[in-house]
Amino acid sequence: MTSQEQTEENTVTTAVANPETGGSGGHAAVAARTENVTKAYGEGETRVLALDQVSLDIHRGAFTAIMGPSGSGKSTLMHCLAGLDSVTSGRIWIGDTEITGLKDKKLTRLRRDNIGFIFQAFNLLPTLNAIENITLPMDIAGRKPDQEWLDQVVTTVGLADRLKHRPAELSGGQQQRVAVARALASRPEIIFGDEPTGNLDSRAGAEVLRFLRRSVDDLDQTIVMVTHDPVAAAYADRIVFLADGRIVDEMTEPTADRVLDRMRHFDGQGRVS
Ligand SMILES: Nc1ncnc2c1ncn2[C@@H]1O[C@H](COP(=O)(O)OP(=O)(O)OP(=O)(O)O)[C@@H](O)[C@H]1O
Repeated sequence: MTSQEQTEENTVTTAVANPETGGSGGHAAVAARTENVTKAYGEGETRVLALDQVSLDIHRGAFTAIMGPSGSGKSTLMHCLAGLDSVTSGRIWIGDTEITGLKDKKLTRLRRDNIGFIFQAFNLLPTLNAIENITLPMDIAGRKPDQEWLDQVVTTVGLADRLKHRPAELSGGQQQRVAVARALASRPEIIFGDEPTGNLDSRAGAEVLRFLRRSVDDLDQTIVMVTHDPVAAAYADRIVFLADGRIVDEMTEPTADRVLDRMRHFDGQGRVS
C-alpha cells in the first residue's frame, strides 16, 4: 500500500456511529459532533497537523474519555469541540447548533449557556465560599439557578455541609468537586474536563470520578474527559483513542486492565500494531 493509499484509508477512520442519528440533523442521541475536522497550527515547515479529518459523535447522557499519546491532539480536539479554538476545516455541532462559523458573540453565549468546563487547576475564587463559587458563572450571566437542581447537584457532590467553606478550607478532592458542581449548576448540554483529576492523589481523584460517573447515571449529564490515566478512563462508557491527530481506535465499557492492554498494543506512533 502506498503512503497516499494509507493516508486515504486512515482518513475514513471515524467514530461516527451512524450518520442517521448525527447531531447535524438535530437528533437527541448526539450531544456534540465533529465532521472531518482538521486543525493545523503554523505555516510552511513549522506547520503541525494537530487534528486530521476527525469525525466523532459524542453520545448524549454518556461519559466519553479521550486518550492518546502526548501531542496526539486530545486537548486540541476538546478545545475545538468546546468552541475555544477555531478549526482549519470541517464542521462541529453542539447539540443542534453548528458552532463552526458562529460569530464571536453567539459563540460566547453558546459556551456560557450550553457548555461546562472542568480543568486540572480548579479555578476557584479564593475569596468566595463553595456555594458562591458554584453559582458564580450563573451570577455573572445574570441567571437565577434552579434551586431544586442546585440542591440535587450539591447533594450528589456530597458537599452540603461544606458550602460555606472557602477553597483554602477544603481538601483538593473537595475543591475539584466544587469545580464539578459549578460546571453542572447551569445544567449544560455537555461538560468538558481536561485531566480533571490530574492534580489529585488517587483517593481524591477516585472521589471526583465517582461523582462524574453519578452525574451521568443519576443526572443524565454528558461528559467528555481527556485523560492519560487508564484508571480514570475506566469510569467512562467509551474511550476514543487518538494518535497523530486521528481517531485510531475506540473501546466501550472499558476496564483499566483492558485500557492498559490496549495501550501496550500501540507502537511508538500510537497506532494499533
Ligand atoms: N498553539 C499551538 N501552536 C502550535 N502548535 C500547537 C499548538 N497547540 C498544540 N500544538 C501542537 O499540536 C499537536 C497536538 O497538541 P495537543 O495539545 O492537542 O496534544 P495532546 O494530545 O493534548 O498532548 P498532551 O497529552 O501532551 O497534553 C502537538 O504536536 C502540539 O505541539
